[in-house]
Amino acid sequence: MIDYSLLTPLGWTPFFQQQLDFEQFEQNVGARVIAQHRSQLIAFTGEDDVVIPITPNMPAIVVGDWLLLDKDNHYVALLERQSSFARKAPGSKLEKQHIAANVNTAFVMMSLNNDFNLSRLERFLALGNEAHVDTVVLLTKADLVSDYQQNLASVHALASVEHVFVINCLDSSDVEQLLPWLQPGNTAVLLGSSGVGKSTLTNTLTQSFSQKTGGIREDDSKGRHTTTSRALVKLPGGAWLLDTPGMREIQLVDSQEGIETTFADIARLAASCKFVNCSHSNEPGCKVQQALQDGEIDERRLNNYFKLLREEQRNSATMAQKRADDKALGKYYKRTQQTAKKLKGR
Ligand SMILES: Nc1nc2c(ncn2[C@@H]2O[C@H](COP(=O)(O)OP(=O)(O)OP(=O)(O)O)[C@@H](O)[C@H]2O)c(=O)[nH]1
Ligand SMILES: [Zn+2]
Repeated sequence: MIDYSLLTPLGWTPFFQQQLDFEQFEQNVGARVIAQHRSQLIAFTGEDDVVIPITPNMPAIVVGDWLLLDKDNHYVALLERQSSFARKAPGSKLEKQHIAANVNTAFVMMSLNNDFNLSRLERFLALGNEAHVDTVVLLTKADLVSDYQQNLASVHALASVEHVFVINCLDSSDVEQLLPWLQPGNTAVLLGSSGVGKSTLTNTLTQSFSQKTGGIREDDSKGRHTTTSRALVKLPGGAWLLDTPGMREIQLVDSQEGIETTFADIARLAASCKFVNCSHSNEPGCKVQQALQDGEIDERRLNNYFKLLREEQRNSATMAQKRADDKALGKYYKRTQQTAKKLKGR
């Protein structure tokens, strides 16, 4: 039976509750996926860690997902996600890869020193907006720079950025400003490129809390034991921090909505151009070019908007093509097999 007192601290909400019918409510238990390995998942019921072998008939499940289990802790169903992070699979693979589910807040991190780069920040914001999570910008390493006012102002000037904090990741009183987003049951993720301070902030947030607690042993294919730590870490205040390496290398895919939200100011202008199919380069009546000339929008930001849209379209198109190719290839094999059978039957 679903036990709210166990699940609410893990992030269970009416959104998940309403997906159950009476029988499921009575007969199943809920569990949240806290770690994901090649051949098995680890889910937490609020009382126990449960090892769930991954079988071919299960849908793709990621860290943060909610599962229903039967009384023997066997997998029954995956619940619909409230939010979901996806990216283009790294390397040359043409696949969309889900990374994490049911996150409430993304802390988008950027350091104030030489690595400060608004276009990179916009890319991570688009990812967060696409996933339908609250985004909070953290400008880190404030202690290493003498004057950050201009950089801070340039972040405040970005449309769609609501919350910005300037922090030293090593300073717990700075980090305390984030507590409103770290309430019990809330799930947060740290986004940002290498070196911005994700591990440092994680350590400050967890203080003496060891990430290794609850390490799970998994047999690898060679029969060796590999100890892996949780990807979903409970913070002392009761929030959950998702720690997955997949959040570092980001290529956008199927993210048009996230990009439009991040660049809402430009998207709004673009929608009011004279021609519906305006490319916003040199058409008459282009509101985007007009705003650029009037100094209402920034050239860097406009170029980045176009760049991210192009990247998103390219990735989505190649993936759609691959899906179509795979389907066609599948049909071809099926036809060949059928022909072979017929010939055999003669
Ligand atoms: N002075 C200062 N140093 C910081 C701050 N944040 C991070 N650092 C330092 O910057 C270096 C990189 O920080 P990490 O926390 O490892 O960065 P990361 O984002 O986890 O990097 P990856 O693991 O590569 O993704 C470390 O030496 C940290 O001590 C900060 O706010 N102030
Ligand atoms: Zn236009």
